[in-house]
Amino acid sequence: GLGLSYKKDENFGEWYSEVVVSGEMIEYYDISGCYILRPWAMSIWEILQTFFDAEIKKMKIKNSYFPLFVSPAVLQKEKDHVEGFAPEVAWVTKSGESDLEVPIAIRPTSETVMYPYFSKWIRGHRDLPLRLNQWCNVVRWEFSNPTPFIRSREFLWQEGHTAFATKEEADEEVLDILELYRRIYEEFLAVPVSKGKKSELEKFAGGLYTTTVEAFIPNTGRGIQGATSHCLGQNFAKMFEINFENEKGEKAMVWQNSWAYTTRTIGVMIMTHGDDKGLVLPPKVATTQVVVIPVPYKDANTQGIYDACAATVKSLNESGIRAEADFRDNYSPGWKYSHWEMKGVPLRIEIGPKDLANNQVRAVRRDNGAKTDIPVANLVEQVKGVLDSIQQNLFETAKQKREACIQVVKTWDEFTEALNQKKLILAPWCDEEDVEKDVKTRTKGEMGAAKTLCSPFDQPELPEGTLCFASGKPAKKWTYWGRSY
Ligand SMILES: O=C1CCCN[C@@H]1CCCn1cnc2cc(F)c(F)cc2c1=O
Ligand SMILES: [Mg+2]
Repeated sequence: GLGLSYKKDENFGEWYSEVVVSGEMIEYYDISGCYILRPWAMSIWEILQTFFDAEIKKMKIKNSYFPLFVSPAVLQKEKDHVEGFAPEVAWVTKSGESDLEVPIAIRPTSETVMYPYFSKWIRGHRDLPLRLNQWCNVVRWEFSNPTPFIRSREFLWQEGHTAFATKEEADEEVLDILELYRRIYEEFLAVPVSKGKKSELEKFAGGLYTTTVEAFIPNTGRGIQGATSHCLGQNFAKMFEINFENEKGEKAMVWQNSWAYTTRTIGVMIMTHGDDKGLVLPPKVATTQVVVIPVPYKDANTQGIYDACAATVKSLNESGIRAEADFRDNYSPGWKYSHWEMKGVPLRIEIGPKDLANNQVRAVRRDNGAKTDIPVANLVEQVKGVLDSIQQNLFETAKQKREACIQVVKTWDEFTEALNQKKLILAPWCDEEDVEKDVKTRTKGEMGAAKTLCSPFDQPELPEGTLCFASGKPAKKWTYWGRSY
């Protein structure tokens, strides 16, 4: 088919909307903010799910499934965390022709669904830790501009909900899960992220503290929350009376966490690696890692070429590489090259008469276009090597791009200048909430206000006497600021 009509560096928004469709990941749907996830996207979700599910099972976390529907009384139980979100809650009000007695909410998240049962199931310290996860969809009827994968009214996620006897256990799990989220981004999606803590203003209001992995999109100069791991403290335990009899026979409230990553991960990967020829998939998450294309020439041993393609696919698949051949005879090799480049397949193998005669294949990398001739004899390990090198190159390139966007600022003028230059800003901050609110007010505009993204765990040196860029008060910590999704 034809190439993209928008260029990534010229019309990022249009480029993104087009590439997710041309790459056959998304089909637009007749209800705004809802998207069809086609197999090319779903298989990426499944690869991430397979990794994460195995990892949480090693941590003795068990999968469960709770109902989609939430009764209003229960949803509104946790006042301060829901009131801000009320406009996003979708409600079922009818069945058939008749109105429901009481409208029923569709889960936007499952704290209020689960925690009445946590209260029922947790009696003594032997019932702890209780650690559940569910893979499901959630609905949030947002009105800000919907974007496939990044912001949709329904999305897939996993949500973990755990309860412990002590804060120490909860604190430890928060970071264990955050490390898994870092691995999802950096080891699978080849997307660099910063681990850090959300400010009091940006954290989950119902919790004690929120940790996050923050990504950054250079093209728009916007930060994006990649995944989140909250310590809820005992707030929900108090509300839902989740108590237990500790070893001293005293009644104590549990300490809880909740954590999630979503299909947003796929959008961040596309935005990071995609180019003007289409998607670019990191091999670790590529549905098809190698596509093998026959290049017959007149009648020169066409069957031999086809057999060589089939044999190549077979030996790659037998070694655990996801390979497939494109034997369709109604498309030219050239058409197939563009098609599989659009779909972001990391490595293409071409086999023509010359390759056949020399007992080799021609490998072409999607990330940098490099072509190498590989002798059939050591096909598998050379292909494995190239795929690893593509994975590494995508990550390093993204890391360098992101680092080039980071601007350290010390004053307000430097801050606003960096913001206008679409930078990811690292600034010393007094850690006072009204200063953070003031920055939001002062930077309001049609591009959206600047906000804190996170305070990185990996804090640079903060010299004595360093002042907050916004208030001039003594700075307490380095914090990432920027516009965000
Ligand atoms: O972010 C997570 C991890 C997984 C479990 N939930 C937490 C906090 C979710 C925060 N949140 C986020 N969005 C919401 C939208 C709503 F419409 C609503 F009623 C409630 C919420 C809401 O509580
Ligand atoms: Mg939201």
